Amino acid sequence: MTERLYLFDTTLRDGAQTTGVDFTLDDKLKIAALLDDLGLDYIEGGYPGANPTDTALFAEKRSYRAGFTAFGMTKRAGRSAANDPGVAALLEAEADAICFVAKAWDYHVHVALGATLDENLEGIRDSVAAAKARGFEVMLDCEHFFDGFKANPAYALTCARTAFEAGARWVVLCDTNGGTLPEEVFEIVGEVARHVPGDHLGIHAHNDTEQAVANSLAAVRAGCRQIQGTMNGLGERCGNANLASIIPTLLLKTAYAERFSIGVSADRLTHLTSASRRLDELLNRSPNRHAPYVGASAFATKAGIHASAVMKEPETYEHVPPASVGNRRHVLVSEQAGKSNVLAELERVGLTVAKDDPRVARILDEVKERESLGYAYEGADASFFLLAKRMMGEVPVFFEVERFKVNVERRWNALGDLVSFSEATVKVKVGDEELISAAEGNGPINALDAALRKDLGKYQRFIEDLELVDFRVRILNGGTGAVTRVLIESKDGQGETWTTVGVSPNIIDASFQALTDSITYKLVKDGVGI
Ligand SMILES: CC(=O)SCCNC(=O)CCNC(=O)[C@H](O)C(C)(C)COP(=O)(O)OP(=O)(O)OC[C@H]1O[C@@H](n2cnc3c(N)ncnc32)[C@H](O)[C@@H]1OP(=O)(O)O
Ligand SMILES: CC(=O)C(=O)O
Repeated sequence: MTERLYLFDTTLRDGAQTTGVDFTLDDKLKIAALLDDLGLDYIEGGYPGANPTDTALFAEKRSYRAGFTAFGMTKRAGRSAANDPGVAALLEAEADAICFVAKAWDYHVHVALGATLDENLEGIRDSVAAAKARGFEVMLDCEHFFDGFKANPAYALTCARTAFEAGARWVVLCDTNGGTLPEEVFEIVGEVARHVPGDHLGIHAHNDTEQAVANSLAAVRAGCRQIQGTMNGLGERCGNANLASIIPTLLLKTAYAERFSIGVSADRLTHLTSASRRLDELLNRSPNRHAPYVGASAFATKAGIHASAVMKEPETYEHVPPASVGNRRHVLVSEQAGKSNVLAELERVGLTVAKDDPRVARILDEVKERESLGYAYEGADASFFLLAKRMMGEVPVFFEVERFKVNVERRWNALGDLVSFSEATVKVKVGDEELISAAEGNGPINALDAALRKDLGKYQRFIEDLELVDFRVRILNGGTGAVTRVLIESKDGQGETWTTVGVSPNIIDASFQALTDSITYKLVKDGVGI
C-alpha cells in the first residue's frame, strides 16, 4: 500500500518572481493547461489583488482538474480579516483553494511586520478561519520556517499549529532564504511532524544551495506529504525545487515509487520533456541542455567508450529510459568520439553503414580534423549529415557560389538619424546558368541570406518555405588567431528544423558556409534531384 504525495505547482506565482520572467494572462492560461495535463494536484495561479494580470486570472471561474489556488498575505495587524482588503481580494477569488503566507520567524515578525508575536498568530488564525468559512481549501505557507525554527522553535511550531488548528488543510514549511541543508530539513520536519500530522505538512524549498530538490525529498522522508515546486526550477533568486526533476524521481526511483503514489501517471510522465520545453518557449528562454531528465544532453553520450557500450545496451550509461520522460537518447559525434559514436549518429540521421566499412573511420577522422579547426557537430546535425553523405559521394552539387560581396554602410538619412544599411550580391552557378542576385537586409548576414535565397534557378521553388530562425556566433581561441563559429538554425513549411555550422576567421564567411549548408540540406532531405 503506497501513501499519496501531493504536488503543488507554484510556477505561476513564485515562478513569476524569477528575474526576467513576466507572464501575460494568456501565458498563465497556457501554462496552467500544461501543468493540468501533467496531473499536478494544485496549481497556484498568482496573487489576486496584487496586479491586474492576477486579478483578471481569478476574476473568472477556471476549470482545472487540479485545485486552482490563489495566494496572498494573512491579514495585517490592527484590523479584522473581514476588513482587510488583501484578504478580501482572496476571498472574492474564483479559486478552489487559498494559500496564505505568514511569518514563522519571530525576528521577521518584529522587523518586517513591526507586529507583536501574538498579532501575527491572530493574523494566521483569523485569515485561515475566514477562508475556511467561505468554503475554500486552505493552506498556510510558513515563511522562513526553518530559519525561524532554528532561532525560536517554540514560536515557529506555534505558527504551524495555529494554522492547523484553525482548519488549514496544509501547513507548508518554507525554506524561504534557501540556505537550509537536507539533514537539517529532515531533522526539523521530523520534529514538526510530532505536532502537526505529516499528511497535513508541505515543503516549499528554495534553491540557494542547489539543494531544493534534495531538501524536498528529505522533507518527504521525514513526513511531509505535499511538495511545492516549479517547472524548470523557476522562482525567486536561484529558484524553487524543480518539479521536472522531482516528478520523475518520485515515479522512477524505487525508494520513492514503492512507498508513494502521485497524481502524475507513467503515461503523463512521457509529456514532461515537452511541457518543460514549451514553458521555455513561452517565456522565450533557451532550454537548459543539461537539465536532469528533460535537457537535450540528459541522455547524450559523447565519449567513444560510453557510446560503444550504449550501442550494445543503452542501460549501461542511462539511469532511466529516456522515453519514460519523453526525452531521447543522443550519441554525439565530436573529437571525444569513436566509431560507435559515428555509427550511432549515422543511424540517427538515417544512414546505415556497416561498422567495418572503411568510410566510417574516414568520417570519424574528418570530424576530428574539422573539430580541431573549430567546427562542432554536436549541435549541428544537418552539417554532420551532409559531411557524411558527401564523403559517401551522395550529395549532388546543386549550385556553386562563384563570388559574393557584402556592403555595410552607416550614414545620416534625410530625417537626420544615423542608420546602417547592408547590401549583398551573390553570383551562383546552377548547372550552366549563372545567376546574380542582390538584396538588402537589417544586417550583413540577413542581406547575404536574402540574396542567396533570391534566385537559385530551378531549385528556387524548393527553398521558398525555408526560413532562418536562429543565428549563434562564438569566437574561438581569442586574440589575433581567433576563428568564428556560426550556428544557424533553419526551419521549413513542414515544421522541420535543422542546424548547420560554418567556421572561418571571418564571421561573414563562416555564416555563408552555414547558410549554403542549410540550403543544400533542405534540397537533400526533400529528395530534390539534379
Ligand atoms: C516569500 C514569498 O515569496 S512571499 C510572496 C511575495 N510576493 C510578492 O510580494 C509579489 C506580489 N506583491 C505585491 O504586488 C505587493 O507587495 C503587494 C500588493 C502584495 C503589497 O504591496 P504594498 O501594500 O505596497 O506593500 P509592500 O509590498 O511595500 O510591503 C509589504 C507589506 O506587507 C506586509 N506583510 C508582509 N508579509 C505579511 C504577512 N504575511 N501578513 C501580513 N502582512 C504582511 C509588510 O509588513 C509590508 O507592510 P508595510 O507596507 O505596512 O510595511
Ligand atoms: C511562500 C514562499 O514563496 C516562500 O516562503 O519562499
